[in-house]
Amino acid sequence: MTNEHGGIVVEGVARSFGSVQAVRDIDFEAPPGEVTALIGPNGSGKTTLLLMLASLLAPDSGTVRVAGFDPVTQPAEVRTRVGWMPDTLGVWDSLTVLEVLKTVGALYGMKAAECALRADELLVAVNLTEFGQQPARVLSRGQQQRLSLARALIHDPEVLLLDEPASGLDPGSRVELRSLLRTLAAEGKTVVVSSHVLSELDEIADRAVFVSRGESVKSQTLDEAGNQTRRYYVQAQPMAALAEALGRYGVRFEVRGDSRREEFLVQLGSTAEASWLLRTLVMGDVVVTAFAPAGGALEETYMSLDTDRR
Ligand SMILES: Nc1ncnc2c1ncn2[C@@H]1O[C@H](COP(=O)(O)OP(=O)(O)OP(=O)(O)O)[C@@H](O)[C@H]1O
Repeated sequence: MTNEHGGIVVEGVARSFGSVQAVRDIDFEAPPGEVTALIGPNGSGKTTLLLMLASLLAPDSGTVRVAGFDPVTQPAEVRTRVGWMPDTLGVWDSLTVLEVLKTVGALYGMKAAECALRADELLVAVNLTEFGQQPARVLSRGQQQRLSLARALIHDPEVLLLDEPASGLDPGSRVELRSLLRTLAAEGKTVVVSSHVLSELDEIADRAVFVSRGESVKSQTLDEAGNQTRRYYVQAQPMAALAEALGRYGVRFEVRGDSRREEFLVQLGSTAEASWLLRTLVMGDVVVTAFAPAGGALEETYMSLDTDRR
């Protein structure tokens, strides 16, 4: 992949803080028009990488291109094109929600009228219209996250870097965030979302880069993740009939749960294999009451990697 048309390309990046090697060796690509998830356990270097992408921290070595520009030598070009949502929002105590957006817009060189219009649009997009005149400091954690997202979008950046954007959001706001990020990607923007909460990412992301101990250990598209070997749980009534049928078809299974809620876990190579097994069980008169992936596709990859969970 080239970066002539934007997006992000990172090769062999490293960054230490004194004796702590926060990022040792990361390769990372995020193409325009897609949502790329940056996944890794606490302390694996996600925020450090995002800070380097946002031109807020210089790498010790390696190369970074954001929208075709080098954050080290061309920070101004990068900053005008990047929207940055940190994992916690620092707010100016005295400013209202609208003033926060207008002030940030002005810092990006936007005209007052353009800023006001855009701020109003964004408050609608993040569902904060009724808080426009409230001091930003009184917002709840989830509302602050939404303001932080609006702030990142004020100058209509082509690249969005979001550090744990769903943290603190209620389920409704998470669904709205998902839909907003999909819309932004569909507009051709490059969206990077860092997270260690994997449950939502399956539906938000197009691809994922997994990091562990400061190194990129795997990169895969959601299609690849969905087609890999996965565990499915199966329940039937009675379970003995299911055990007998699985034995007959030569499908190995593991028993999970207790006698009140017992389920069998089977390892299946693809969604085609899963639909074959379900069809075969039902056609064989097994009363299947539950049949579903045991975890999300990305979660399966995450659990299969030899990552440290510190
Ligand atoms: N300014 C700093 N000074 C010293 N050590 C740092 C600094 N910033 C980060 N680190 C260390 O670098 C490592 C990576 O931190 P980073 O914040 O990038 O991880 P992360 O993947 O974003 O974690 P989390 O999921 O908990 O947010 C950690 O061990 C952290 O303690």
